[in-house]
Amino acid sequence: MKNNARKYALNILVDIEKNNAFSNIAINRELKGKDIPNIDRRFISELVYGVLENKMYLDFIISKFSKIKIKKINVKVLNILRMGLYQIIYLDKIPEFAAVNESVKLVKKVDFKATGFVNGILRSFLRNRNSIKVPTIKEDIIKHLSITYSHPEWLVERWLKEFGQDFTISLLKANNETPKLTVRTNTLKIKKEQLIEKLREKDVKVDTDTFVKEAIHIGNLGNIEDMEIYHKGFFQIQDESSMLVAHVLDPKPGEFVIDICAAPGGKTTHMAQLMDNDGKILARDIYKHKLKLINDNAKRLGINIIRTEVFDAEKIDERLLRKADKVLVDAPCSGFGIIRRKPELKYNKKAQDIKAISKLQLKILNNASKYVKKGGILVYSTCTIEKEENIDIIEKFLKEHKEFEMVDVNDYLPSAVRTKYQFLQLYPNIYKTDGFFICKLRRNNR
Ligand SMILES: C[S@@+](CC[C@H](N)C(=O)[O-])C[C@H]1O[C@@H](n2cnc3c(N)ncnc32)[C@H](O)[C@@H]1O
Repeated sequence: MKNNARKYALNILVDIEKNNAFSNIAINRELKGKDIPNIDRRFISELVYGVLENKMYLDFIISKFSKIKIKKINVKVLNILRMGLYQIIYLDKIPEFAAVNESVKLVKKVDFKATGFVNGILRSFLRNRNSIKVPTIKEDIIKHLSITYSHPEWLVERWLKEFGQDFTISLLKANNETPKLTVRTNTLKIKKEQLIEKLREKDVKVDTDTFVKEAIHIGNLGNIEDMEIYHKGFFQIQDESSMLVAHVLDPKPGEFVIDICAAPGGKTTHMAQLMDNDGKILARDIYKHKLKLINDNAKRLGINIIRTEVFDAEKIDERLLRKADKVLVDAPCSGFGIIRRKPELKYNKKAQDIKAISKLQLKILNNASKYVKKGGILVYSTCTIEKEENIDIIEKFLKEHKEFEMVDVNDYLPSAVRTKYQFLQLYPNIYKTDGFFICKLRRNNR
């Protein structure tokens, strides 16, 4: 069965590379509807994320043994090599000869004429692994960190300037760690203790050491589509950092809330839960197909106060001016706070992308602010650690909007994540959560 698993992993990696697909979407696309045992699903996930996390280091090794330049190697063959090396270097449970043999079997099926090439490189590595020398910190700190932790040089350089050496190293390491899987109890349908019991009945490992009260860390979930308790709407998968956003917005039953960038609806449905499914939420996104995800989630979770609508947040909707009690801008961003979950993000972006996206973020925030009524609340959040997309946006916004002021988020946060700042910036290396930014603003009564 495992060799099938390797073939699935290969298809997923090729999809990500060729089509710029997100890892989670590519995995779903490949595995959906297939009868694959959980143990193989875990192995596929381990291979896909392992290769993505360590891609630059693996390519550095391949480049030492290959006469063909990395860019010229067929993408399937390249990913077979990466998977083979990954198993040899990182997976103790796979004997080295098995990693080589299985890679050779796979390449025979996929590109027969490259068999000798793959066999040769993997065996050369086994013979000469001690000869591989990454530049040391003293020789070239940027190259050293870039290759060792597989992050592009521009990003390493940027973070070294922003955060200094020690913090950057711990951040790079944390970005290559496997994140916890966390679910939010849907308190509209079930109490946390009851959900824990139901998860345990299904042999799901449960860890209740969380800082958000409705959160539960879980292990070995398996295929969620097979779980009755998921279909019954007892929980939603969501990282704790993301759960903090709805708590900071603090919506109350009966209020009118607008969620400007809402899909797939993790925060929208959480807000509905905190509102006790009473009031109105207008959930917008620019992509129609993504709104279906919000509707499906809301239905499953037993929520009926959400209305979804396609709307481009770069435009202004005159009908909604000063109408909302609370507005959430969970802005599109570089995603550099969730590299643990989507390692492909670190390879797909450039410094100019951050500049471009920060312009969009400020525009969306400006537009969204117009919907907030007197005394109403505006929350801005992102899943990134880039200052340019976070506090810099808020500072620019507040300069132009004297009618808004910052509200201290600490009053809405669990003690574990309170800081001396009025806004919250989470980092994966500090809190073991996704990197997240949350800032709360209030329109004054003038
Ligand atoms: C960070 S995600 C939102 C995640 C969501 N709030 C949640 O918790 O599940 C940002 C969303 O903004 C949407 N988006 C991007 N550009 C937009 C625009 N101009 N107008 C409206 N939505 C946009 C994206 O499609 C994406 O779904």
